[in-house]
Amino acid sequence: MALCEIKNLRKTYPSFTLSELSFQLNAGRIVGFIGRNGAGKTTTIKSMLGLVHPDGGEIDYFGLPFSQHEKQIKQRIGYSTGAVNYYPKRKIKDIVAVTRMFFDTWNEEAYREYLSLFALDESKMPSELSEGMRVKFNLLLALSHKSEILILDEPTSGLDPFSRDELLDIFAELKKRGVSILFSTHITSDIEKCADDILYIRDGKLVASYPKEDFRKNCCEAGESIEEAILRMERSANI
Ligand SMILES: Nc1ncnc2c1ncn2[C@@H]1O[C@H](COP(=O)(O)OP(=O)(O)OP(=O)(O)O)[C@@H](O)[C@H]1O
Repeated sequence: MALCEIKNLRKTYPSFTLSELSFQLNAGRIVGFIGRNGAGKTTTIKSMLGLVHPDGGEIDYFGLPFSQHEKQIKQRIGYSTGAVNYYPKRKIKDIVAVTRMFFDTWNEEAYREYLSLFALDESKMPSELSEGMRVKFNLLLALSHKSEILILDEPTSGLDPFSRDELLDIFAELKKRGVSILFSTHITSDIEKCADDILYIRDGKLVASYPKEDFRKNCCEAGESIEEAILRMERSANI
C-alpha cells in the first residue's frame, strides 16, 4: 500500500494551473520532487498538507482520505514548508515545550535522539543558529512525534554545498530508520545523490514520475546525467 497517494490533483490560480497530478509515496522511499521556479512544487506540497485548498483530486495517507482525517494524519506526518522564523528569541527547549503539546504522538525519546543526531544545543535560540542548523531544527520538530512521512519544501535551498550534503546524508539515515521522505528541490544534484524516485514537474504538469533507474532509462540519452537530461528537456520545452 502507498503511504500517500495523490490522484488527479488540480489547482488553478489566475495565471497558473496545476493539472491532474497523480503520484505515490511508497514506504521506505525518498522521493525527489524537481521542477524549476514556478513549476508548481509548493502548490502541490501545500495542497498535500491542507495549506492550499485544491480545486479537485484525491489525497490519501495511510489509506485514509486527507480531507476527512486531517488531524489524525497530521499526527503521523512531519512537514516543513520553509525556514522556521517563529520565536527567534526563544530557546529551542522552550519552543519544543510548546510544540509537544500539539502532538499526542510526541515522543521524548525520539526528540532526544534527533537532538543528538543533529548536534543541536537546546539552550540556543533560532536567531543564534546557522541556516543549516535552522533546517535541522525544523526537521527535529517535524520528526519528534515519530513521523512516518516527512514532506519538505525545498529543504536544501539556501544551504552551502557542505550543509546540503550533510542534510542529504541525514535523509539517508532517516530512511534507514523507517521514515519515508518527499522533498522538493530545483537542484538536480540533490536528486542524483539521494532520491529513490523522481517526480519532475513543469508548468503544473507532471513530465516524469519514475524510480531513479527507470528515469535514467526513459529520460536520459546515452552518457547523459539526470541533470543534463532535465536541462535538455527544459530547453526543448522553452523553444
Ligand atoms: N496564492 C497564489 N495566488 C496566485 N498565484 C499563485 C499563488 N501561489 C502560487 N501562485 C503561482 O503558481 C505558480 C506556481 O508556484 P509554486 O510556488 O507552486 O511553484 P514552485 O515550483 O514551488 O516554485 P519555486 O521553486 O519558485 O518555489 C507560480 O506562477 C505562482 O506565481
